Amino acid sequence: MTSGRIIFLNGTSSSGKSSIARELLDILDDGVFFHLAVDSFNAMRSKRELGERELDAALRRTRMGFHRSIAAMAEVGNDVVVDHVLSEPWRLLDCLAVLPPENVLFVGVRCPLDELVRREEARGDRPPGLAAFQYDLVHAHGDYDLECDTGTTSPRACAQHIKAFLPHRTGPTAFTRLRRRHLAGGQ
Ligand SMILES: Nc1ncnc2c1ncn2[C@@H]1O[C@H](COP(=O)(O)OP(=O)(O)OP(=O)(O)O)[C@@H](O)[C@H]1O
Repeated sequence: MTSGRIIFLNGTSSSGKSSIARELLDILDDGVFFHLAVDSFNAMRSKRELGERELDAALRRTRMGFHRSIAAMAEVGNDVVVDHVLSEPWRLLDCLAVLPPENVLFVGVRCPLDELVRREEARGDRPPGLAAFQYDLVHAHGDYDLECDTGTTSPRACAQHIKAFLPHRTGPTAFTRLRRRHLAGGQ
């Protein structure tokens, strides 16, 4: 069985990941893609009020389960578009440990901070300052296969750019390079 492809969108809240993912599912016509979003996994959790430590542990397990669910979907041949916020170093390290590096197209979804703040205010459903808090953290690892700027490019155009790039990936991928740099022994 051939493993599925993983298009991994990483960016701050309001950077446009979900919008691009939706467009990708509309236009990718070779294979069957699934949109797996960390927000959807958070929404599945029970709503019971938790203390700070219990919540931290639950959030960590949610994200670890999310990463392994991506791997499981791809392992049996599903193509996947991932929508995630790598705002803590361990999240990327865990993804590097569990995802097949040569199957991942790692895409940085960037947007200028003033536009992120404007979108956040307009949406009104995200904590004010969330995007600004994440801004310097999410791209700190500094390596992608492809980047897009949603401050100047529409979600459809970003998706078209990703679609055009997909068949022309050449190894080593960004995930392969990052594994060599960050995981002991390059395994
Ligand atoms: N390329 C774009 N140009 C203009 N507005 C955009 C663009 N992409 C997204 N937006 C708008 O920004 C807001 C956030 O978009 P979206 O939900 O796709 O972001 P996100 O990165 O998935 O956010 P979150 O992680 O908070 O769920 C929406 O109101 C959307 O319409």
